[in-house]
Amino acid sequence: MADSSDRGDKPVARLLFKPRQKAKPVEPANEATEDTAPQSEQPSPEKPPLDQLRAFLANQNHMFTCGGSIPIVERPEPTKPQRAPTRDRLSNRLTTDEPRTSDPITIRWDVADMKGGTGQRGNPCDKITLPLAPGSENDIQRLLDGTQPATFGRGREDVYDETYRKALKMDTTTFCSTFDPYSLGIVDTIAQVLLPSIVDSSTHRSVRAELYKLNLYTSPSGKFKKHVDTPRSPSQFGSLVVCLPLEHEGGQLKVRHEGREITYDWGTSSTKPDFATIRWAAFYSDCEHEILEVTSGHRLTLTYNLYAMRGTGRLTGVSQTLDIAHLPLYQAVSNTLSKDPFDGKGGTLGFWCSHAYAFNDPIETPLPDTLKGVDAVIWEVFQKLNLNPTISAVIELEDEWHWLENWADLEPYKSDVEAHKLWELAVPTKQVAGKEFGVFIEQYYQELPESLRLNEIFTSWGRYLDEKTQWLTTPAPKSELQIAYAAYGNQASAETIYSHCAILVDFPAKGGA
Ligand SMILES: O=C(O)CCC(=O)C(=O)O
Ligand SMILES: [Fe+2]
Repeated sequence: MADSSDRGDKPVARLLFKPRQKAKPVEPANEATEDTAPQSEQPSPEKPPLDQLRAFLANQNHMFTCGGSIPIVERPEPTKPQRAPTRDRLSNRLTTDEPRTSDPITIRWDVADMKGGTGQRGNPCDKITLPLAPGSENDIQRLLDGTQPATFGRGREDVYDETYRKALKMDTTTFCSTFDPYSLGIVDTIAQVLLPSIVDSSTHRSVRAELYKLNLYTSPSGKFKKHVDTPRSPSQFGSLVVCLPLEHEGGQLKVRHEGREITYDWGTSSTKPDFATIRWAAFYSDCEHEILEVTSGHRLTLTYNLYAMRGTGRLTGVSQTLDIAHLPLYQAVSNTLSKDPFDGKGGTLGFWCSHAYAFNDPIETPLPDTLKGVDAVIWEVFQKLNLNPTISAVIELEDEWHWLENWADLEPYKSDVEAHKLWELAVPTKQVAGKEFGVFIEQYYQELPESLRLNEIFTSWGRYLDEKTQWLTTPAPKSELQIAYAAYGNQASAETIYSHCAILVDFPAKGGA
């Protein structure tokens, strides 16, 4: 649950980075410097179109969360057949003209200790139905008795720390409920908003929702401070939270992405006309979120992990409605590229993804299926323009990580030739793009000079992005472990972790340039 930004610093902390102003101990021919040096500093004629595209991208506002509510309606006569479905004349699909409502929700759970007589009539499980019938509010105590303190992930451990998360939980092995996010249309809505299906795309994706936990945040001070959700597998792209009707105040869920924040305030009381309502929110699980303190009552939620799947999954009404060619972003990209921002010399165009992506499995390759928001759109735009985009984890070396800072550092190397060679073999650029996803683990041997060894690691993991690379966006501030290498044979363990990544398009140089 909690992020794990402290991971991975050690193995990559002593990277060789050659500061650019010190990068030329050997005088090369003049023309070679002319080609590359001015590009990053001075305005050049090819920059304005790319700058326009950068500004356009900076203003893209894509959904990172969606939510809704569904009234709970008790059917007066459970045996009475539902109103007969009618046939929609246009779509010829079965439909009802009633708004979507839910039956009351029953939760059943295992009763651990029978001695106290908590189970109903000696049964090994107990149940409640929400909303609670008037006068039966104290029944919630039985549910509380069936819960356990909720832990969360810190670093690589599950910890219980009430100052960070104060909540009670049930695992799916000990409870079940009649709530079904599919039949209520919630999964359809999430698919359309967070993983839209795109006309002509080779990526037909749908959503699978898997029940994860029952959570109870109770007053005083039930809360969960800001965190991102740990992905259970690389295909997990989001989380769904469903709040069932119990009286409470506070406990607002706040979801954030790139400076934007959406608040879901589900506080309610049984005197409100809309008390009998299910409220839900879904969000990309790399988006930071938190639950503010519950100031009275009990906030009861069911949480689901959301996975991207190929095909139509269990969606009821899959329709590929989004035509990329009609989006303004498509027009902006295609206009810019028609002017050849590389002026015939070729280069790489890079888009730092706006979201983080999970990886931990060398076999399962979840991308591009799990691309989120603007990342999915830019990928489809590049595809539509036949630009053959690739998605890579990209390491961005930070300036303070340099090791070979001064030419004088090479003093110990006996000959000038040896020193020059070493200098050239130091990391030539700040960015290395991985060939594929997955944590790359290398044993680190001491026999070779560190520069050679790290170069070997980088080049077997990926490729250096040269300084002609033009970035359309800036990288997200937080980046995570991409490569681990273990000193002295200690194997670093690889777990599911986030990776910031980029979508890259290579433009070959035009003939003779
Ligand atoms: O119960 C909720 O509102 C969400 C809980 C949450 O963020 C989590 O379990 O990771
Ligand atoms: Fe969470």
